[in-house]
Amino acid sequence: MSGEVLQLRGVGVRRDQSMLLRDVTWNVNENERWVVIGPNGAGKTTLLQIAATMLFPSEGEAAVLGEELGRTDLFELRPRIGFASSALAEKVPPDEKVIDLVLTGSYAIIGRWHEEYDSTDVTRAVELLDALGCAELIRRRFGTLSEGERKRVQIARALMPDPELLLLDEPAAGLDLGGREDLVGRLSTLANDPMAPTMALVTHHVEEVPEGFTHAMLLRRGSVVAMGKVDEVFTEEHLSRAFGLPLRVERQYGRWYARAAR
Ligand SMILES: Nc1ncnc2c1ncn2[C@@H]1O[C@H](COP(=O)(O)OP(=O)(O)OP(=O)(O)O)[C@@H](O)[C@H]1O
Repeated sequence: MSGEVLQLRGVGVRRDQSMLLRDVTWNVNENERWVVIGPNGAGKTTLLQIAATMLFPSEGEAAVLGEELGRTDLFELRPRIGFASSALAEKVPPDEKVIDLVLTGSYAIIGRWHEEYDSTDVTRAVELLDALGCAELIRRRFGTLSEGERKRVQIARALMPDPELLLLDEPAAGLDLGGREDLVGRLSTLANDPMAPTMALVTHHVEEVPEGFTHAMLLRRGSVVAMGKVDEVFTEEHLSRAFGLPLRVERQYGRWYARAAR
């Protein structure tokens, strides 16, 4: 695989008369931790869906883990990718047990079918839930969990197949301050773990970018505003352009903060 985890070349996505993404060229290499950031409707989820092989580009070419989309068996490729998103969470039946939801992450499927899991799988699922601070939820039903608990269980599930690529779409959305800080801290631990997979995380807020993330892409109206090392991308000029208003941006203790300039 030569270290290239994602390769998008001139990717565009067209729906009806509009372009959701236009001419996106993006290379993600092994062990990089990317954040994709931009305002509502910028195309972030659309981009992540391509990386998750859930959506094919209308223009350009995309390769995920060295496999060209459209020329590969997705059922073999998908278990190599961990993906957590609210759209995926909406597909989970409310009575699905937390342990089953994490276990079925091994096959990138929702709902137990006839697959067999051994005690090693169960141990791994428990360890992942524990690492995300929610081992006590193992016997609960997904529909009874709080938003913060759901987010953490989904990340445990996404990690279950020991993926080569971990994709997180707005993991901190809907969390209260404590929940956000807890999750951002856990994601930071993961980002700083050399054994952790290559990661791409989508968010609207620079405050939600965990310490340890190395690269960033700024999107606005389907186009890339800036892309590269996080320190070079998170400038006031780039972020103001991406969000369409003048911003003041600061960095403290490895985290970023933005507010409107007055
Ligand atoms: N099937 C579709 N047909 C037409 N437009 C669509 C379709 N799906 C998404 N869009 C539009 O594409 C744009 C990009 O959507 P996307 O969800 O990728 O943006 P986003 O940056 O993730 O937004 P948000 O931050 O609000 O979640 C939005 O304007 C959305 O309304």
